[in-house]
Amino acid sequence: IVGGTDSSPGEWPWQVSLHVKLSRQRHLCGGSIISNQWILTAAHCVTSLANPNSWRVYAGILKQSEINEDTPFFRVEEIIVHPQYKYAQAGYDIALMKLAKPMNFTDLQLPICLPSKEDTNIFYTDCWVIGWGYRKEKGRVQDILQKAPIPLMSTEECQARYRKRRIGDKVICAGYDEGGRDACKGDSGGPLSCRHEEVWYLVGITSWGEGCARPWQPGVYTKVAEYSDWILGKTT
Ligand SMILES: COC(=O)Nc1ccc(-c2nc(CNC(=O)CCc3cc(Cl)ccc3N3C=NNN3)[nH]c2Cl)cc1
Repeated sequence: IVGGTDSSPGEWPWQVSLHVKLSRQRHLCGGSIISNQWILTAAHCVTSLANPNSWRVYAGILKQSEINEDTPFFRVEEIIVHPQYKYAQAGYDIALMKLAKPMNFTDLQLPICLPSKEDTNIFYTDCWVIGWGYRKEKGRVQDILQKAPIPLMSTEECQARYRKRRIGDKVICAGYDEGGRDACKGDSGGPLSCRHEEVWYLVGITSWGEGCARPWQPGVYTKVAEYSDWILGKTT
């Protein structure tokens, strides 16, 4: 996250850190708890490593330094990538991870609400992007989970800023024309969380952008409300 600040314990209990363990282990992406057995993340996170056994899901943590060989994690039983996904900029950047065992909810690990598919016209005014990603384009993964408030942008405004791209209605853009606050490398797969009438909704999944926090280059997020049927069809 560029231009963010440290989160507090339990502030974002739906945020998880997705690690890959091959010879070494490292944080690869963010993800969101949407039920006691399902994590929602970005397809581009998992296509590089489709083998569920390589993944470790860490929930209820604030700092990456809390993670060591004794830290409990959830194993992944199944990974479901959206069938129309090709690459992030073309959309459908959404994937589900089924945990091998259902998690117990605690104050530090809780699900976030999915927006209903009709809600595409709620105008969210209190949205935040969170993650352990870089604070600048040539940076490194951060220890403490970062948060930044980011205003949503209309599809028309977003298309005007990305003239060489096709910005469809299944993505949502968020950012500042002056730049300065944005997601960055290592944040993808994580939530764009918006609070509406005291309830938090998973409005977006961090997907792509032209650089990090550059002026006139907003972040592009998978619009979760457009995938309600797909998510419910796969998880129920
Ligand atoms: C020790 O462990 C490690 O070092 N782990 C580690 C893990 C992951 C990565 C990594 N992840 C990605 C995937 N893309 C993103 O995360 C954000 C994309 C994005 C989304 C929005 Cl909305 C806005 C802007 C951008 N944007 C553009 N340019 N940069 N960011 N790229 C790389 Cl590199 C690097 C290191």
